[in-house]
Amino acid sequence: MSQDTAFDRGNLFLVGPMGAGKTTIGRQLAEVLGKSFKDSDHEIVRRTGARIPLIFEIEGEEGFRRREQDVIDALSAEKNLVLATGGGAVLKPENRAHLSGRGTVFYLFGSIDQLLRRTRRDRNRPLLQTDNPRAKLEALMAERDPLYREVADAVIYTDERSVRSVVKEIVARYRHMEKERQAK
Ligand SMILES: Nc1ncnc2c1ncn2[C@@H]1O[C@H](COP(=O)(O)OP(=O)(O)O)[C@@H](O)[C@H]1O
Ligand SMILES: O=C(O)C1=C[C@@H](OP(=O)(O)O)[C@@H](O)[C@H](O)C1
Ligand SMILES: [Mg+2]
Repeated sequence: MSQDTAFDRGNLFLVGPMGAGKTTIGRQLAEVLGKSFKDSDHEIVRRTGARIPLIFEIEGEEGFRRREQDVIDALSAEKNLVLATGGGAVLKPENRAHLSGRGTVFYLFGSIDQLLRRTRRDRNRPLLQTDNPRAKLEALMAERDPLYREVADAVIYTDERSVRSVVKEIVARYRHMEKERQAK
C-alpha cells in the first residue's frame, strides 16, 4: 500500500520503548487533533479481562504477543485514530506492515536514563520487573530501535521535554505532512 493511502486514513500511530510516553502523549494528541484515542495495551486488557502482568504470568510473553497482534490488526484498520502501541508491537513483521501501511507513524525516542526514570515506580511492565532494568532496557533498545526506525515516518525526541511540548511538535509535523499531501 502506498504511503499516500496510509496518510489518508487519518491515523497516527505512536511507537517506541516503555516510558517514552506513548500512552500519555497519545491521549493528549488525540484531544488536540479531535481524533479518538486507543491504546493497544488497554484494548488487550479490556478484551482479556486480565491485567498485563497476569497475562504474562499465565500465557507468557508469547501469549501476550498473540493477543497484541490481534489488537493491532483490528485497531490499525480504524480511521481518524491516535493509537498508542506497546513497546514490543514492532517485533512482529505483520504489525510493522499494518502500522506503516495504515497510518502515519511517530517514533517517540527516549534515552535509557530517561526511560528508567519514567518507568521505575510502575509495576505494570513485567519485562522490567528484574534486578537490572537498565540492562533490560538497553538490550530491548538494541533489538528494537532499528524496527522503530523502519516503521517511523518521523522520530520525536522526548528527553527533558514536557508532554505539552512533545504533543505540540507532533501536531506541527503532522499538519505539515497534511499540507504537503494536499499540495500534490
Ligand atoms: N515528556 C514527558 N515528561 C515527563 N513525564 C512523562 C513524559 N512522557 C511520559 N511521562 C510520564 O512517564 C510515565 C510513562 O509514560 P507512558 O505514557 O506510560 O509511556 P509508554 O506508554 O510509552 O510506556 C508516566 O508516568 C507519564 O506521566
Ligand atoms: O516493551 C514491551 O515489550 C512492552 C511494553 C508495554 O507497553 P508500554 O510501552 O506502553 O509501556 C506493554 O505492552 C508490555 O508490558 C510489553
Ligand atoms: Mg503505554
